[in-house]
Amino acid sequence: MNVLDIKELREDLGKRIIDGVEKLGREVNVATVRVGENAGDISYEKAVKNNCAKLNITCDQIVLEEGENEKLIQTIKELNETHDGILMFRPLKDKKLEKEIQYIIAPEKDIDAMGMVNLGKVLAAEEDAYYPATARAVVEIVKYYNFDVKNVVIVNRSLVLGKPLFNMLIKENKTVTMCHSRTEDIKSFTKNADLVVTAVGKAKMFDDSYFTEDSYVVDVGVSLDENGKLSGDVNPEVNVKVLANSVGKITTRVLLLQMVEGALNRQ
Ligand SMILES: Nc1nc(=O)c2c([nH]1)NC[C@@H]1CN(c3ccc(C(=O)N[C@@H](CCC(=O)O)C(=O)O)cc3)C=[N+]21
Repeated sequence: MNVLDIKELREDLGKRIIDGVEKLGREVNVATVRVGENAGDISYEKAVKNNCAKLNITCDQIVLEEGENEKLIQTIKELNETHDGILMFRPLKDKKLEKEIQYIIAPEKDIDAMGMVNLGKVLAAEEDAYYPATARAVVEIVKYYNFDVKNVVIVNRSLVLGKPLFNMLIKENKTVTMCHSRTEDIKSFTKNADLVVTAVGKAKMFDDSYFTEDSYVVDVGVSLDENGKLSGDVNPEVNVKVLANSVGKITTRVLLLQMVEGALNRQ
C-alpha cells in the first residue's frame, strides 16, 4: 500500500493562486451555479467555497431549482459579464439544457472547459485553453511527482475526464489507451500499463488483479460503498508502486488556478 500524500502539490497550487491574485491587484470573483440537490455537486460547492476563503478569492454561489431553464440561461449570461470564472456543476439532468449552456457560457469565463470553444482548444492543444479541472489535476499529479511512465490506460471516456485527458497525455508524449464500460477484459489492458487512471464510479472495483507491483494508479472515481460511505474506484489496500487518490483536493485548486492564470493572461 503506497498511497501518495498530495498535500505538497495542494499547497504549491495554493501559493501559485495567492501570488496570482496579488499580481492581479484587484478583487477576483468566481461564481458556482448548482441546479438541484445532487450530493456530489453540493460537496464540490462546499470545497470551492472553503478554498476561496483561504485563497483570497470572492465566491458567489447560485442555486436554482430544476425546471428554471430561462432563469439559468439568464444567470449564465449575467455571470459572463460580472465574474472572472463560472463553474456550473455537471451533469444536468436536462441534457438539452446543458448543451445549450455549452454555447452560451463565455469561453474566457468557462474555467472548467464545459463549452465548445474550450473543448475544441483542448483537442487542438492550444496554449490558452481552460482544461476540465479533474483532467488537469491528473496531469499535475503525474508531473509534480515525476511518475516514471510511458504507457497510460484511462478507464473512462467522458468529456469531463477521459477524452480531454487522452489529448493532454498525448501532448506529454505518453502512449495512451482508452478503455470504457464496453471494453472487454479491462484487466488485460490495465495489467500492461505503467499508469492506470480510473473513473468508473464503482466503489473499490479495482483490486490487485488489475495491477502489478510496479503500477502507478490515479483513482478519480467517487461513489458510495455498501455502507453508504464515499469511496474511490480502487481498493486503497492494493499492492502497487504508487496510488494517488483524493484527486478532488487537486481538482478544486486547479480550477481556481486556471481562473487566475486566465485573468492574468487577459490583463
Ligand atoms: N462541472 C463539474 N466539474 C466537476 O469537476 C464536478 C462537477 N461538475 N460536479 C460534481 C463533481 C464532484 N466533484 C468534487 C470535487 C471536489 C470535492 C471535494 O470535496 N474536494 C475537497 C477535498 C476532498 C477530499 O478530501 O478528497 C477539497 O477540494 O478540499 C468534491 C467533489 C467535482 N465534480
